[in-house]
Amino acid sequence: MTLMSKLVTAAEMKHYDQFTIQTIGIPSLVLMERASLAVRDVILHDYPDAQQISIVTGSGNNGGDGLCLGRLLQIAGKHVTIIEVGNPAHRSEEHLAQAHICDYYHIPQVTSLASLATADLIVDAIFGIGIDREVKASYATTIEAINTAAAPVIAVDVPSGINTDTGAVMGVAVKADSTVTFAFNKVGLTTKNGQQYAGRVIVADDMGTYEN
Ligand SMILES: NC(=O)C1=CN([C@@H]2O[C@H](COP(=O)(O)OP(=O)(O)OC[C@H]3O[C@@H](n4cnc5c(N)ncnc54)[C@H](O)[C@@H]3O)[C@@H](O)[C@H]2O)[C@@H](O)CC1
Ligand SMILES: [K+]
Repeated sequence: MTLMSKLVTAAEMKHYDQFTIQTIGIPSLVLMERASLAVRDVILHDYPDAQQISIVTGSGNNGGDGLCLGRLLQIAGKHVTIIEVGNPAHRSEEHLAQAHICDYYHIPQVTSLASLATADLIVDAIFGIGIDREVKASYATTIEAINTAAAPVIAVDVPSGINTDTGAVMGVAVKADSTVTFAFNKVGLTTKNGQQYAGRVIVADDMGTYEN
């Protein structure tokens, strides 16, 4: 039995997530909660004065992390706006669960990018390790709006638009001040280009995933 502690690719991280969920038996939503708690802690520590926080979410589990984080930050007394830019028809199961919880907490979930201009802090939760093609159309416009906004940006897991394995920009990518990545650092974030887009990288929530 080996304690895994290394750089991983997207495929390896997905494998470990599946192993943790299916073999160890830790539910996916528990992993999501732990990941989001880690991002919340970094935000409360690094940006204690940020009151207006805009969280930009895609339709997958990276967006689910963003929604979960929105709830945690609202409970911590922050004014949170969720900007949903993903395709509603493609929302993951966990994303849908988190959106339902956000409804209960009356957290605004909008599609307008307007709040980016008045935000004290922007959270990028559009794409994580699931990005699999060039960023185009409204996603590209959204990422450009994040990059031109005045507020600092914290990326969830991987800056959206950065290839997890190579650090290459897949069309356009979020330029983050910090990136909180989960369990293991990702190969792409250690490349010169990846470092420039990720900013300070914090590796959080190492579950101590074991494999025989
Ligand atoms: N249980 C889990 O699987 C966990 C996942 N976590 C989070 O989930 C992320 C991975 O989630 P997913 O596998 O759902 O993937 P992502 O949420 O990274 O993205 C997948 C979605 O984006 C779409 N997409 C990919 N590239 C696109 C492009 N260029 N333009 C438009 N749409 C595009 C896909 O079709 C899919 O709908 C991780 O990075 C991490 O943030 C964490 O919550 C920890 C637990
Ligand atoms: K992201």
